[in-house]
Amino acid sequence: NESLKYGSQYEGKRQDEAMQKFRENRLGQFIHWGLYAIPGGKWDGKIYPGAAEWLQSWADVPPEEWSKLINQWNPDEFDAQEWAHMAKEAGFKYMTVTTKHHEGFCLWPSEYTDFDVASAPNKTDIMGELIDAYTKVGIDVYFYYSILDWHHPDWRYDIKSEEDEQAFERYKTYVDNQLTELVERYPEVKGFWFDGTWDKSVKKNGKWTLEIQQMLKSLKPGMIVNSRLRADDHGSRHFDSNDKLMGDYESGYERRLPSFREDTIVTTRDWEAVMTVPENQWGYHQDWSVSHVKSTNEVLEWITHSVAMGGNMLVNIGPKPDGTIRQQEKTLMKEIEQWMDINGEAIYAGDYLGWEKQDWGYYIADQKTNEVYALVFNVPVTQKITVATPEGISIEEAHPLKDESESLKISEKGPNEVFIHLPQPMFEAPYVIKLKVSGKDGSKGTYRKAKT
Ligand SMILES: Cc1ccc([C@@H]2N[C@@H](C)[C@@H](O)[C@H]2O)cc1
Repeated sequence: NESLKYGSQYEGKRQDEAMQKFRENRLGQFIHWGLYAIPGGKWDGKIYPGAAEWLQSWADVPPEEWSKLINQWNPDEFDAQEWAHMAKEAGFKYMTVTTKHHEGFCLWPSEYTDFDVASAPNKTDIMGELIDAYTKVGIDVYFYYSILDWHHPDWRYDIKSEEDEQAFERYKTYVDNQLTELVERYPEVKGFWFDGTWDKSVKKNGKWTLEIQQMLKSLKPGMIVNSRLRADDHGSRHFDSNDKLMGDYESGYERRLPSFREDTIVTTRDWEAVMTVPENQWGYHQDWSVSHVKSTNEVLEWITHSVAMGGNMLVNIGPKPDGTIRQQEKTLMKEIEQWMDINGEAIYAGDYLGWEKQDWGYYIADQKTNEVYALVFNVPVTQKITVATPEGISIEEAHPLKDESESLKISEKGPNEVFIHLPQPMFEAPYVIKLKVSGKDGSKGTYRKAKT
């Protein structure tokens, strides 16, 4: 290991209360909102199938033309309490919202720019309304902030001249000021989700990325910062040149998940995946027929897969320009609510169990109670699921969360293997079974972490 000045600052999982809460939240809501919601994937009468929040890039719109969209920013139907209520009912424990996406438009009245809501026809302080409404219903709020900025004149993709150097110094001051402003205006914020940090200009400023992390933690002890912010002395990102994770949790899983076969290393760290409901739309796109749109059961599997590997999941919505939520997203949240009302106990504070992965679905161990759950997604034609337990561990009982008074039949399959008999050949939604497990010494937790 070489000594790094701007590499990882600590090893292992943070054990303070703020991080423990992040880890127990498990299920969060991602909100992508900005001027891009106004065109909603369509420019000059042409629909662009790419991610709607990148329309400025796909349609090659000059920044000064794109910026005129500010004159159409008028979400007169926006109701933060309604959004917060829907999120609460759906069972989201935290929420991450775009303060400023790559377009550079700020959804709060910033002292440091006129490209913000204060300069739009509708001057509502979106960040203020949202953090108040969500905090009031008990949902933790995190801020997404894009370092990449297509609007700001001092942003640079690379530093190749003295002029670039001076411009980027001004840009770094702009960002430092905005981040300080966000924490001072909204002190309930729990952490920052940085994006837009892949360009050479940022990779050459690893020291700055550490300073941002340190500044935020000094402004608010316990602040949580994602690995995507960070570059080290040599421009290595997320993981420093000694392969040590930077930031407080790994944020590399965007629209993809770690594999149970190849990536169990993630279970040794805190991490969070983020997902879109369409194949690739974060901001509002008016035409979702351009790609596959995940069903609620698909979304539930993404959530379960993350928690079963000891991670968090942010499920994204892209609100409409008028401030309302599209019907598909409202229906999705209602169906997530119906499933979480019955099965949420398997998700919240859920963690990696470490037993042999089975094709029928996932195991989740509760970090606090050590309860073990089997979440069935692929119902076997045999109508029995196999549970293979580590040496000396056995399954005493199996109760469906849908009705815990019901006991599922358990039969011997072989050494350290049992069948759990399912009550029916197919289900409408993932079927969750709570297992009563006993260890050879009977103590709790012995079975939690099989050596893998
Ligand atoms: C290539 C690429 C760059 C940026 C993104 C942004 N990260 C997601 C979390 C969204 O904000 C998307 O616009 C996605 C893909």
